[in-house]
Amino acid sequence: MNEQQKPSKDKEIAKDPVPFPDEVIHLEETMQKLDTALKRAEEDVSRIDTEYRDSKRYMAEYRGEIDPHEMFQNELLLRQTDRTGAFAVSVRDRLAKLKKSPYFARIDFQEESKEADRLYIGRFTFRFEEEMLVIDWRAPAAGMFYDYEPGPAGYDAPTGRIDGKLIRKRQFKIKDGIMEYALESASHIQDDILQRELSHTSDERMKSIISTIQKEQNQIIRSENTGTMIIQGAAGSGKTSVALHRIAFLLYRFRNQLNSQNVAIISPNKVFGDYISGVIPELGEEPVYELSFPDIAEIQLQNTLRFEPDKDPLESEDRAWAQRVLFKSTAGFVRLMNTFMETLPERIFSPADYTFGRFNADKSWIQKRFLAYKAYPVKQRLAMTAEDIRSHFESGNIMGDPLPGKRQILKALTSMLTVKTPISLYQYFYKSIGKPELLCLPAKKTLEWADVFPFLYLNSEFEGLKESRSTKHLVIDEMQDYTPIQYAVINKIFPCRKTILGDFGQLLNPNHSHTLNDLLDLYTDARFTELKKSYRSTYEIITFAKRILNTDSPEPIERHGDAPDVIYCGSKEEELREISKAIQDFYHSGHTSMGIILKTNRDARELFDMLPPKPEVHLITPESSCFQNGVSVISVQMSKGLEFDEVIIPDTDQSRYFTDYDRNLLYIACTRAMHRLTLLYTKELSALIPDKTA
Ligand SMILES: Nc1ncnc2c1ncn2[C@@H]1O[C@H](COP(=O)(O)OP(=O)(O)OP(=O)(O)O)[C@@H](O)[C@H]1O
Repeated sequence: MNEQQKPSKDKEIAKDPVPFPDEVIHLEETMQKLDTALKRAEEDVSRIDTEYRDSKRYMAEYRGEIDPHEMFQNELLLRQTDRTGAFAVSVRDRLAKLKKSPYFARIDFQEESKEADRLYIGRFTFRFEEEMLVIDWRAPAAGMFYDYEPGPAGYDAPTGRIDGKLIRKRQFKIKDGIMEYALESASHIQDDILQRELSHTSDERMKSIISTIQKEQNQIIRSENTGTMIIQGAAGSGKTSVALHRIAFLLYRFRNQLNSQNVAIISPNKVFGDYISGVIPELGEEPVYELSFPDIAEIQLQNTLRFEPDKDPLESEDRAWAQRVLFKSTAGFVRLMNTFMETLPERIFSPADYTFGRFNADKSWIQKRFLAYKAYPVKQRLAMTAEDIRSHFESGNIMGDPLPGKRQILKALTSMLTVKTPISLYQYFYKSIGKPELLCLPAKKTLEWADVFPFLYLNSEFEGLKESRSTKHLVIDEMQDYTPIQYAVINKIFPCRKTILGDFGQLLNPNHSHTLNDLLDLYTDARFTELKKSYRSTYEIITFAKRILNTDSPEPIERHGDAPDVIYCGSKEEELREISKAIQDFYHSGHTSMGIILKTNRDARELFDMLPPKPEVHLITPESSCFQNGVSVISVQMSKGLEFDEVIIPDTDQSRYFTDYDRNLLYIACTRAMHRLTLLYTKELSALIPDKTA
């Protein structure tokens, strides 16, 4: 970063980085206490470890001689020691992390008619010999740091609302136990610190933002009583960060009801999953379960059917396929399926009398029983009806005659179904709506990706779906990528609270036509919020990207950098030379990541194959599983959610980018850049790209 880009406050900070001698002393004292606490914690860990090993050795040596009761007691004890050990390790690890940076803020809060409290806020609580030295950023009182400037303030404590006055607000940057700077907060200071944080180079993993969470973000993170939340946020507005911090907050706030195993995140691909995987552990919580829509499909289909991976709509010329996908992507399609499913059980079950020896259940009685179980899927209703028939026969069996088994009855009832299998039912659905051509099975027992969730939805009424009982909170990122029918299935599998986030400005599938309103219609009770300020990119990059999308949003942050470069290359060879030169320059730039973003996965592979092989240059494909620093050659689709210090977008010609969807693609690609953006073209620049001079 050149000097011009640095926030002006930097120079001021450099002159007198820590103008408060009392804070230097306080930090020294805290560090000493942390040292002592860490030493004690290490001793605890090694003592428990020794106890555990000794007990294990004793049990192994005397296995034959110890009586079973004592053995059982020993095993219980061992398990208990194991748990205590794990706890001691987590305490030690937290203290070790705190030693690097014990806190990032101090607030002095005076409750009405009481003395002012001095609260230091950090990543975790640190209590030393009954003295509270650092409070967790998620503690109720810590919320005031994000929500208020000095003046009247308050917070909701477990005991009720506490009001008072915020007398002082200081912010610190402590690295490896050393205070780099300290600032007394006036309203503009927070922005300066935020700018310093945002000016940094990128990292392989997304990082926590606890020291600079903004007020509007904090309100989302800390909202406790909302059921489902939907967050529409502009590119770089911190949606993903906010969602992850919200999970950490909920795990802290509802510690007794919610643990990390109760939270799941649906992310678009494994690279993104890897990129965000560090945030929650960095905040001191166990990692949460990450899965994708294909993972969910596999769990639900359980090898009974296969499915083809989704095709890249930008690479396929298959119009009929595109029509099928489009049809199944609308909210109207869910309504169509709902109407079909309302009458489905009666339509496909045509009962006949069931007779076994002198026992008989007549068809109207069977029908009545079947209808009584309305809340259940057809197959389960049949099983329950079979049980009823069996009980009905048993009650009239005073002579003790042999009776049919439940399975035998169920077999007979199943033969009364006019449609026997889920796949034939799915075919029947398309026939019944008069559009059999909209179902295409690419191979035996194989679905197209666009059919997987409609099939599951229908099957929820026939065989039922496997509901996730352990998930109590589900996060869905990149909400705009999923169709209403996918949400309809998710609601059945995960009937829990949700945080759903994304940006409908980043819709990139030309065969999808659903809107934000369709999503809101599916969650009428949800709280909806918008994040409009963009934090990732410089003012110049965001202003440029907004002109591509023709929109007022996002609002850029006042962090300045170079204007984006739009470079004409006379030929493909020259473009390649330009890219190779940019890669060379990147190595000396001090930046850590560069994204070369192409329109499709195929384009990304082709360019990668043309570049001279270098260990620091990676190709990211839909099959990749991790994100690394260095140079990534990547498609727009795979770059979603990621960020790079520098971005190069080759091939920005009119022949490549000309539709409204291309507009979104360019917008997504541009907004991946934090500090520098370059667009290359070889013939005629895409008309979607603003004239640099305008
Ligand atoms: N309050 C903040 N303090 C510091 N950095 C922030 C803050 N909010 C967001 N950021 C940074 O801005 C960048 C974008 O954040 P994030 O990826 O969460 O945004 P997003 O809205 O999910 O983006 P997109 O939809 O474009 O992928 C990240 O580097 C994040 O650390």
